[in-house]
Amino acid sequence: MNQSKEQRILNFVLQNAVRGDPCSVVDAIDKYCSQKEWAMNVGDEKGKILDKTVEEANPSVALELGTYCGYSAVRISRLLKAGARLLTVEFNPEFAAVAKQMIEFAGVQDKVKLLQGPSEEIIPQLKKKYEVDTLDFVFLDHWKDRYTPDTKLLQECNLLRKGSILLADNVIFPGAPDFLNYVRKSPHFQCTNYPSHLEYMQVEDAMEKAVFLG
Ligand SMILES: O=C(c1ccccc1)c1ccc(O)c(O)c1[N+](=O)[O-]
Ligand SMILES: [Mg+2]
Repeated sequence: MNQSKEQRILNFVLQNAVRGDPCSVVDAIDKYCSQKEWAMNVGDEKGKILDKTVEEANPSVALELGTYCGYSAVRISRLLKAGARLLTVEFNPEFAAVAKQMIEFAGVQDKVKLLQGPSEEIIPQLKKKYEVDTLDFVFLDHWKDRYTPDTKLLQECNLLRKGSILLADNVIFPGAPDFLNYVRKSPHFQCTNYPSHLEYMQVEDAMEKAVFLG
C-alpha cells in the first residue's frame, strides 16, 4: 500500500537521524520538510520561539494539543527537567501511530505520554485519569477552530493556575482570529504576539503567548 507523507517523514528520520538524539530527529524532519515535502510541523523558526517559551515556563506538567508526527513533542520534551512530563493529544490515529514511533526513536518516550482522541474528550479526563493537578505550559497546534473552545474547557476544568503559559501556533496562517479575540479581550490573560513565518515557507505567521492571570 502507498506510504503516507507522515510515514515518509518517519522513514527519513529512521534513516538519517541518530536513535536517542532528539536534536537529530528535529533536524532530520526539518531537512526533509524543507527540501522534499512540506508538512505542518512547527518548524525551526517558530520552534525557537517554542523553545524559549518552554524554557521560560520550565514546566513540570506540559500539554500539547496537536501531536501530528511528534516534531514539537520531541522538541519540547528535550528541554524538560528531570521528572517533568509532556501529555500530547492527537485526534488522527494514523498521525498518532507515526508520532509514537518518532517519540520512541528520539528516546523521549519516558517523558511523553501520547493520547489519541478528540481534545474535547481528553481534556476533562486529565485530572482524574491522567493525574494532572494543573498545567504549567500548553502548546496549541491542533485544529484552529478548537483553540478557543479548548482554552475555555481548560479554564472550566480548573487545569490552569496563575502563571500557566499558553502558546498558540498559526494565529496568522491559517489563522485563529477568534482565539486572538478571546484571549486578548479576556481579563484572565496577558498576551504577547511573536511574528514569524509559516514553517518552511516565506508566508507570514505568528505565535501568541497567553499567560493565565488566575
Ligand atoms: O491547518 C493547517 C493546514 C491546512 C491545510 C493544509 C495543511 C495544513 C495547518 C497549517 C500549518 C500548521 O502549522 C498547522 O498546525 C496546521 N494544522 O492543521 O494544525
Ligand atoms: Mg502549526
